[in-house]
Amino acid sequence: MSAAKTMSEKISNDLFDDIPVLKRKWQAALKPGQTLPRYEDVMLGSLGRLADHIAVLKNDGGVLEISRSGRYVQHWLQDERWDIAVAAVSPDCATVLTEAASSALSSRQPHAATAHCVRDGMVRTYDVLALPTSSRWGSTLVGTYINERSAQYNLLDAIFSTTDDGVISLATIRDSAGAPRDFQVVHHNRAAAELLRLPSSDLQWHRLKQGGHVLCGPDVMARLFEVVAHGGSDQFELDSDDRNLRLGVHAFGDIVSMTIADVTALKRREASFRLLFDANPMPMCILDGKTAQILNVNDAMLRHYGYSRADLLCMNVWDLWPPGEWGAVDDALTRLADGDLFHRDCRHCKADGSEIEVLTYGREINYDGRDGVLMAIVDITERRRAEARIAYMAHHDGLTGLPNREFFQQRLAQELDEAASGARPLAVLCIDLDLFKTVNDSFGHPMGDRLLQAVAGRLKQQMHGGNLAARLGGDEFAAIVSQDGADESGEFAARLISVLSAPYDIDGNELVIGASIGIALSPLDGTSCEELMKNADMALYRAKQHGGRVHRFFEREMDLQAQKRRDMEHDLRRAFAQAEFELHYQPLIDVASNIISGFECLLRWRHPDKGMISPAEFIPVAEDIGLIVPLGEWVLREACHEAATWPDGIKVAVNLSAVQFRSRNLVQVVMQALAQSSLAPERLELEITESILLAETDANLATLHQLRQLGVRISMDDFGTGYSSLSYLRSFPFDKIKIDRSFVKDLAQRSDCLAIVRAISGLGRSLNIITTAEGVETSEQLDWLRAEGCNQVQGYLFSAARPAAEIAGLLARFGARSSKAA
Ligand SMILES: Nc1nc2c(ncn2[C@@H]2O[C@@H]3COP(=O)(O)O[C@H]4[C@@H](O)[C@H](n5cnc6c(=O)[nH]c(N)nc65)O[C@@H]4COP(=O)(O)O[C@H]3[C@H]2O)c(=O)[nH]1
Repeated sequence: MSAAKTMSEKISNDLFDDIPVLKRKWQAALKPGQTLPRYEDVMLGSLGRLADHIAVLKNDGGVLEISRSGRYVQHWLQDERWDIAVAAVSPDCATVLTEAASSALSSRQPHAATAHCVRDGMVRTYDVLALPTSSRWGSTLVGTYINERSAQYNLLDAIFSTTDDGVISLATIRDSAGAPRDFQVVHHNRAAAELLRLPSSDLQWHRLKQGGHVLCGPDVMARLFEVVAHGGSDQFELDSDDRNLRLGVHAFGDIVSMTIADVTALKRREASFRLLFDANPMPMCILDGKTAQILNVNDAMLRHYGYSRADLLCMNVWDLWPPGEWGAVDDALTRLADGDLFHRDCRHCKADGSEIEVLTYGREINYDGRDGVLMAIVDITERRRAEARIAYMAHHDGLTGLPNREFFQQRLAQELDEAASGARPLAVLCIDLDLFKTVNDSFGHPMGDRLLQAVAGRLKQQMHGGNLAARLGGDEFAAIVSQDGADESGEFAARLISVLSAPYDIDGNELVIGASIGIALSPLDGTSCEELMKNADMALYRAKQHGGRVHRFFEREMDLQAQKRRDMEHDLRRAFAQAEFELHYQPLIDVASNIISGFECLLRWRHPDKGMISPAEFIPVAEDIGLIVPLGEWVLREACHEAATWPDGIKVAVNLSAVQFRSRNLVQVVMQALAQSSLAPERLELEITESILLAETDANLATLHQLRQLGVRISMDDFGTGYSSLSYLRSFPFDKIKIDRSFVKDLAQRSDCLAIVRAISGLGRSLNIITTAEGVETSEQLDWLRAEGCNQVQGYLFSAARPAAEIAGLLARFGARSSKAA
């Protein structure tokens, strides 16, 4: 029979011996109708040796007291006192007694339990049985049986034998001179034999130098001798076969205690970490968790920062920070100390002094047995630059580098917010270049672009303080300027116009343009971005209407005009749909023969409420909204149709707008009108103004030539009022020049007007072009014009424009007048 079997049998016998006996006794003492047996019936009488193992616990109003205890129990309690609270004995015993008693009391049944206590370094196990009883004195008594089981464990032995770390005790063996020469294994545990790969018998009582294991090597022996010689401890590692063993030794006189741990897995983890760290292309370093001292760096960090390893290992991570970041050092240090594993965006300095922007990621690690932080660094300098470039591009105009419309509006909104809280008053300037389109058309887009860049440069130079200039698109610019009233803004705008209107030297070409500016003041003219921009734009429109190179302030009345204009746009569309337009005809008189040679067709709008509206008022609006194209087609068809009913030889002159040229189907429209009316092409005169030759010159000239090829005649209207009327005569062979009525008006009073009329008539004669004078109102003007050799006249002297129905009468009446005049 084995020792183990004998032991287990003893345990079960003990259990069966006492506990069932007590339980039976308790059961037998329980009388029918009672919930608990009486104390005397259970505990008094035949208990014998069991009485030594029983403590009687009195439950008095919830407080548990030991009212008596047997000798065995007293030994267990290490306390011989009676009538003391359970809480007063040692805590391990008190816990056992309290739990057993309360379970028994609440169940009103015997309660068996097991308890473990440490006595003399041994773990001892006790059987506990609590028997609840009633007492004749009223309180409840619990007889609690305690007995130790035979099985017990030596705690140290248990730990010693079950740990995975090897433990060996060595006795020093000295030579005759007293010098240590070897060590004898006096004690070892199971793990030691396993780690040294020896049977236990080959270790116990053996001397180390007998060999057969890694401890007999000269290095180990030397360290052991050292420890014995000087006392104290040592720790070192051994590589054995495929394993790494970590040895800890401590000398107590001639006895050396040695621990052996297998750190192979740890070493492998460390090796992979090193590989990941050393060979990582991302710059990395390890910092001391408390001081931020750099403890290790990888090659990528050396390459990236340009420092030597030795330099970096003498540095603290804060030494990488440029002076501008030092303010954040304290904060970062605190956060590092608080275990804040930083993930931050900061700047670092390289060895050459250049700064980089980095993202650092920190993670706590144990490094060489101390708290460390592994810091990985991502250089985001390029990314930040790219982001900044994209942000810049999103907010700036690519051609001029000025802020764009979006940025301008954001900034204006921001300034207005600040202004609302009492900051500076603002002026918004809308700036439009005069004649830019001409330069662009004449010199080409590349030159136009250069000119815009030069304009932007001048604008920038004029912006001081918080003032801002932006390019809104095309040749439209805008500025936000602080202002101390209209006068100051007006002076600023006038200065801008003068600066922008000074000649530009672009690639050796001297270019002259002008600028018009509309101004809206905040808060007077608006407090929102949209309102100010809209009002400044209206003021700009007014400046343009005044011929450019001027600035205009927004006035409330402009808003009314804008409203009026919007109404007119709406009204015009409606009028066209409802055929409210009609044509009137004004005779053109041949000066030599004094007879009507033709009629100029003039458009009229008979408004149902407002009466007759002048074309001077609605044609520019119709042009702006594009309505002039279908309206002009209608005029052409209608005029040709009407003229076809007139006597042969009587011509009809029709005005054409530049917008009709832009529509590109003008030639077809004219051909159709002629074809549908069967009017001979030479009886149709098309009057154009210089604006047609100003814009898209080549295309418009081509159209003019095509029209001329149809046989149609082309007249230059309002001659002398434009900038380069003479040069247009060179670009196209006009059939007729119409002298603007402004020259005719003051013919008798102003010698310059006479000189101009004379020059134009002379020009016409020498170029063989008919000259027609407009706006002849008096016979005196007629005499002058005749004297200057003008071929044709038109004006109220003869007739205003009249409806088609009156043409026959006009022809007849003019004949009478003609004979009267003669
Ligand atoms: N003070 C004064 N004025 C005189 C006299 N004789 C004629 N007029 C006016 O002078 C304008 C002559 O037309 P315009 O220079 O082509 O100027 C025209 C022309 O540019 C434009 N227009 C008229 N009808 C059309 C059209 O069908 N198409 C286009 N595109 N423009 C048109 O509207 C302008 C104004 O036309 P209206 O108001 O009809 O004004 C006409 C005519 O009524 C006079 O002795 N004294």
